[in-house]
Amino acid sequence: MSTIHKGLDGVVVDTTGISMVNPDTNSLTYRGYPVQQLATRCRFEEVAYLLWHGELPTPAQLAKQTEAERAQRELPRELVTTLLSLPATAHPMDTLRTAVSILGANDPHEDDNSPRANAAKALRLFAALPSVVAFTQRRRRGLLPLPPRDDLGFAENFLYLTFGEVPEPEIVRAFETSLVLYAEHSFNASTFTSRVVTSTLSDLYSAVTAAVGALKGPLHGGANEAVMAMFAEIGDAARAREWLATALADKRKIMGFGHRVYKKGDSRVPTMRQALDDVAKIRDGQALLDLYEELAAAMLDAKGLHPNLDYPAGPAYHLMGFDTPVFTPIFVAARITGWTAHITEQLAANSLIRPSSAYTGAAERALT
Ligand SMILES: CC(=O)SCCNC(=O)CCNC(=O)[C@H](O)C(C)(C)COP(=O)(O)OP(=O)(O)OC[C@H]1O[C@@H](n2cnc3c(N)ncnc32)[C@H](O)[C@@H]1OP(=O)(O)O
Ligand SMILES: O=C([O-])CC(=O)C(=O)O
Repeated sequence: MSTIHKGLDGVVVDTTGISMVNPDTNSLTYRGYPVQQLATRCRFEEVAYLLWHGELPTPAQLAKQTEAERAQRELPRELVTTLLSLPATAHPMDTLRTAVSILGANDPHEDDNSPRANAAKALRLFAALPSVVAFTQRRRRGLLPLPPRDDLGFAENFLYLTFGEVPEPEIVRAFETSLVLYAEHSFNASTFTSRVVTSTLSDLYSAVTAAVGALKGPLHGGANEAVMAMFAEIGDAARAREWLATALADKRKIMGFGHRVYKKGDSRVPTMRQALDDVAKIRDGQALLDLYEELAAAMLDAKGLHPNLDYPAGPAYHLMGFDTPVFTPIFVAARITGWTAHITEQLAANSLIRPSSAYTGAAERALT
């Protein structure tokens, strides 16, 4: 029987020029630039341009992209009508997945897979997704959606649309840092999903819809929500060790810990941990930080496992004021950049993705 690589663990399925995850040096680069430098020195819009085009934008290129993005922030009426027909209790990831589908169904160029048409679709989704996330957050609280503001950058507008005001600069910066860190991560499950769908020569919206579904799961992006649910269950730093011992004895997966590629710690965690600190300072977050530290120390002692990016991102979004079910949709609004860069890369050198399997079912037999 052939060697089985469960979960494709360690299998190299293709090349990519978009990002490199190096678990030995705990590093992550986007198009060659260390993500930590991008997170501290660049706006999220510049990082999006870099992922899509391979180089950071000149001021003129950025201005052109910014103008096109700001012009497409407003949700089309037919999309709002359909979203309002969903139950207000629907999970925001379901709302978001539906929104991507509807944007596709209303795009006359949906089936045009040329690089130019797909670049326009990527920008359209990039511009519209914050409005969808803010719509779901406000609807959960019985609030009407706000019109987007074209005088604000991507992160400021996202926060304004959600909360009705632009928060303190420290909050904006921490939020933007999370977007940069979440933007791209090589062949993770959702990106790979988008490449599988693209490999059949399906359309970009279908690939993104499938990727949203893959990201929703708690072993992937859904972990940022699960981390917050876990913190709520533990309640207090003093209970963390006892809670962990019971959870591990019950064979539970501890959310926000472990990673398929990083075994010595996630390259993005120190930067996001600093952002969480900055938010906690101005949003009364010391108790949450204490719980964060105590559980991380206990998990290292018990299993030798380190936190992944979802571990600091969850509490940071909580302290910023987002409801827990909106955390993974924020991840989508960031990862749309990486997904669409990968869809373009897949199409540029396409081969249908169709692995083989080893059959273990009943031996061949005849109907009697
Ligand atoms: C942005 C992101 O998507 S980052 C990932 C977010 N996901 C999570 O935080 C969910 C919790 N983590 C996990 O479930 C896993 O660590 C994964 C899915 C991320 C990676 O899984 P894999 O690479 O398949 O590692 P695998 O599951 O083989 O783990 C190896 C061992 O560590 C254990 N382990 C790994 N992560 C955890 C965890 N979070 N809690 C408890 N045990 C764990 C496994 O049970 C396994 O133990 P065993 O050898 O005794 O059976
Ligand atoms: O790479 C992975 O498997 C998961 C991850 O951290 C990401 O998608 O950001």
